[in-house]
Amino acid sequence: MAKTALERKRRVDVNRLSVETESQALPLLEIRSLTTTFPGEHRTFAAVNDVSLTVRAGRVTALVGESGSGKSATALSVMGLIDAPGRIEAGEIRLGGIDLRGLSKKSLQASRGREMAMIFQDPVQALNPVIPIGRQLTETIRRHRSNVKRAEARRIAIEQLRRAGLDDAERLMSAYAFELSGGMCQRIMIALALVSGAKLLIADEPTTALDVSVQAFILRELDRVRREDNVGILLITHDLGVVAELADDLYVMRAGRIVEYGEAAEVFDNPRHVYTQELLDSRL
Ligand SMILES: Nc1ncnc2c1ncn2[C@@H]1O[C@H](COP(=O)(O)OP(=O)(O)OP(=O)(O)O)[C@@H](O)[C@H]1O
Ligand code: NI
Repeated sequence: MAKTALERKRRVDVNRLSVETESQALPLLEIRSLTTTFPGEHRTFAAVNDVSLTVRAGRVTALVGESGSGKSATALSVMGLIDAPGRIEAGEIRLGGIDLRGLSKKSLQASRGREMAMIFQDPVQALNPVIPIGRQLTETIRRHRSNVKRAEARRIAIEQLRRAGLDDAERLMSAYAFELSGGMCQRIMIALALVSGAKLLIADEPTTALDVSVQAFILRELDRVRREDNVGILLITHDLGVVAELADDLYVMRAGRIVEYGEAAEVFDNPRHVYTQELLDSRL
């Protein structure tokens, strides 16, 4: 696994010589000293504690760490989806240079649709219960590409559902989320995120609870949008095989803090923090 990552790194180093990839390396998402708290029984508890993290365009940044370390809370903070009484207490979250914390609720919502999309651990959160699947897809496609006609958007939507392993795509277009299984909702959510045209994609355990062929599809698609659309991806995962395969950069989180970060290949080959070594050894 480490070898694959190392080979990737070499390829990336060679690419850096070209001007094109120079622009890919621009910081897309910059999190600085983010602290997000939830009220505890005795005192507030910092699920995210002074976290700084950068996601670059055209690169996959993996965030790993044991269960409860604050990975999802970090992602939800970026998306503006921390619900009260939880709150962002301090820090900056910049997307394309714009401070998301300074945006109104409305602007943040618009940005969530257009510039950043998230594949959730729990697909039920992502799909609108009162709008048919097909309309959610076609509206997302047309919001992103204004010159696409309705029929063309429908064609793209059906194709994307098929690619996500949903054979009965035509029928699914008129279905509602509650009529479908969790696994189907998960695949639809991924299709939705991939057609959104977002520059930042946050994928929180995108392949958990899916069968192997769909897992492979998702990883291929993440790799494709990274390469072809220059999308920056924040990938939260327990699967170190996936990290070795896909990640350019790697952050290791523990108890709300980043304990180690660097180029993925480097961290794999030379983990500095004892917790990272344990994580690599245990293949959590
Ligand atoms: N809405 C909430 N209210 C109270 N505590 C919360 C809430 N959401 C998360 N937490 C707490 O914050 C901490 C971090 O949770 P988080 O979901 O970010 O972990 P994680 O790293 O994503 O774990 P996993 O790998 O299991 O998904 C945990 O201790 C969790 O119990
Ligand atoms: Ni999580």
